[in-house]
Amino acid sequence: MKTSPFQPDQTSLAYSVGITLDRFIKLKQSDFPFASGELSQLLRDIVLAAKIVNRETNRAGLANIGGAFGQTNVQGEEQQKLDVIANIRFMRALSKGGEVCAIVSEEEDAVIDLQNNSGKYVVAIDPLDGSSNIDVNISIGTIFSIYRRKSPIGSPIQLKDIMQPGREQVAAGYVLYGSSTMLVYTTGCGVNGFTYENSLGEFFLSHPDIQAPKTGNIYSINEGLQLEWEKGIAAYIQSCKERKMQSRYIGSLVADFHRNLLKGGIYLYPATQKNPSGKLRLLYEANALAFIIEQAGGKASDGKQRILDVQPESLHQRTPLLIGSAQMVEEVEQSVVLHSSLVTV
Ligand SMILES: O=P(O)(O)OC[C@H]1O[C@](O)(COP(=O)(O)O)[C@@H](O)[C@@H]1O
Ligand SMILES: [Mg+2]
Ligand SMILES: [Mg+2]
Repeated sequence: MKTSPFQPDQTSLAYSVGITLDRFIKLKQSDFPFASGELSQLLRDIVLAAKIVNRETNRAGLANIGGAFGQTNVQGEEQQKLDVIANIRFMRALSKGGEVCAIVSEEEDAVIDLQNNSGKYVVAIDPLDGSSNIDVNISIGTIFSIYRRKSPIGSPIQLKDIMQPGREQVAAGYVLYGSSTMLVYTTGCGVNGFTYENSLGEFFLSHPDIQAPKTGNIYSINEGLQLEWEKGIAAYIQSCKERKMQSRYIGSLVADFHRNLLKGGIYLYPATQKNPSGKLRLLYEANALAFIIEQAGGKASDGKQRILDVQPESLHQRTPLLIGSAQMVEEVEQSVVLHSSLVTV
């Protein structure tokens, strides 16, 4: 669409490192002919809340916002103060924007119905991921999924608006509060990463068009649960060790996922005796990362099927998660199938 030799090509402009997130969102909006700008505004609302949570995270140790909040959430997990602060910040940003009709949050027992029948979008969010690492200054994150409602606009929300399989996502992303703060997201046209420039208060494109390496040398799993793994998982991890692969486990899903997305690798949180359906939550952890990894050429499975094809049945349902480089996920799926067939003989 070059009109003059001096006018930069929109596409290459969109992907030029250093472009601001806001400009990128504007340029990418043209990918969607019927775009009305509401999804773009919703992304901006999420980013605004993420900037505030980033500030709180950076000063957690100083401002007495580390430590437990003194309540447990619907999953029986002790809430950290920053879990609650992040949840409040995202709830406010999402309800103020006007584009959202309902929210599913890890920190809320039930669906938050914003009574905004003109809102087009449903958001599922893990406001603070990696809570066990908050007080020890290890990378943590935020994970979000965005769906377009199924029921007619103007009508009250219905269960079908919430219980959508991951393949229905229109956008998904995460924010990583680490040595630098990054936003990585997709709207179904590839995956892009932005780095936060604190002094300017802006996210800048730093990782255009992320492609997950087809295979890798890193496996991430909580080895402390080894005795609870099914045979297929145990055999696969044993084969990783025999191939002298590197074991890397931070204990913050977003951080482990991000490393493996860029370097190649696999993250596994399989079913265990304590969590027979796995630990991680389908609606606000697994679905978002599965959308991103598939958009980057990787894979995400529960061991038997594609995460994005799992039909949700409850808000906080858990799922086994095997996610990362395509060849590595295929390998562990084969190992799971092989060993489950061996057990039955
Ligand atoms: O301590 P474990 O059992 O290895 O679990 C760690 C996993 O649990 C989580 O902390 C769960 O997420 P939340 O912190 O959002 O509850 C993941 O980030 C992480 O990968
Ligand atoms: Mg989490
Ligand atoms: Mg969380």
